Amino acid sequence: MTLEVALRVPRTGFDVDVEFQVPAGSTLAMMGPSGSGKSTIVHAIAGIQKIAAGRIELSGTVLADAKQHRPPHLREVGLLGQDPHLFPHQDALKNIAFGARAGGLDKAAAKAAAAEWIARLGLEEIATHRPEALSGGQRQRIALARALAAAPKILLIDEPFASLDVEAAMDMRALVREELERTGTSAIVVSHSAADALALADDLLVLERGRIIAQGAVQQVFAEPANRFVRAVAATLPAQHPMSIQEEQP
Ligand SMILES: Nc1ncnc2c1ncn2[C@@H]1O[C@H](COP(=O)(O)OP(=O)(O)OP(=O)(O)O)[C@@H](O)[C@H]1O
Repeated sequence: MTLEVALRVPRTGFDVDVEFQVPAGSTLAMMGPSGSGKSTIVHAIAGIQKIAAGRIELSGTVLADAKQHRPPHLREVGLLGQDPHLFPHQDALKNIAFGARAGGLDKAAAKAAAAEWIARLGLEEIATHRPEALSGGQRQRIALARALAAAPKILLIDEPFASLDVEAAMDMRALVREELERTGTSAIVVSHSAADALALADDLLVLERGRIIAQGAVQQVFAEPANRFVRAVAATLPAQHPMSIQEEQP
């Protein structure tokens, strides 16, 4: 289930030009200043952005190269963004069942799978509620279940915790980690938070103006910051964290 990415996408002022792999079952965190190309890469893997050159391959299947562009729904790639984009007129259970149907289950099996997800996430009380009646954290949980119910080979997670309060974000991070491990799903997590990278990812890739400027095991990248951006991100870790970098006292 390894994801192999080599791509070039022209943007205004520079090209996003990167090459990296996500080994089966592992999670890669992607960081970089605003506008450095993170969403461009995630969208290219999901199939909502065409690439000008390169090749994206998942478990030996070519998803895109300069000539082919496999449509998003045939890629077995899941996407979980900051906005959960749940279907507003469907209740929580039906939203999850939609994911299971997309993953190939028939109607009855999808309904049963959705009920299982609801039970596992402890959301029985809100199973028949529509998204408008749910909290931000509950919506994110339903969106996670809907994405994973489709059994994607890789889940692309784009800043899903940014709109949650600190406690809800912490709970959601723990749940994402648990469910990725349980289902053996690979993932890419785009985040501005060092805490997300350390909690969720094995490896970290740092971008600047479309290029990779640092890449390696998360702890290693933070321990030897390649530039001011990485140093600043590492400095956001709580002081008691073993990877924390403290400002030198004058
Ligand atoms: N459709 C487009 N055509 C050309 N350039 C674009 C397009 N969309 C975005 N860009 C530019 O491409 C660059 C990369 O944008 P991208 O959204 O991938 O960055 P990002 O790292 O995800 O940023 P953020 O953290 O703010 O979401 C930016 O300079 C942006 O202005």
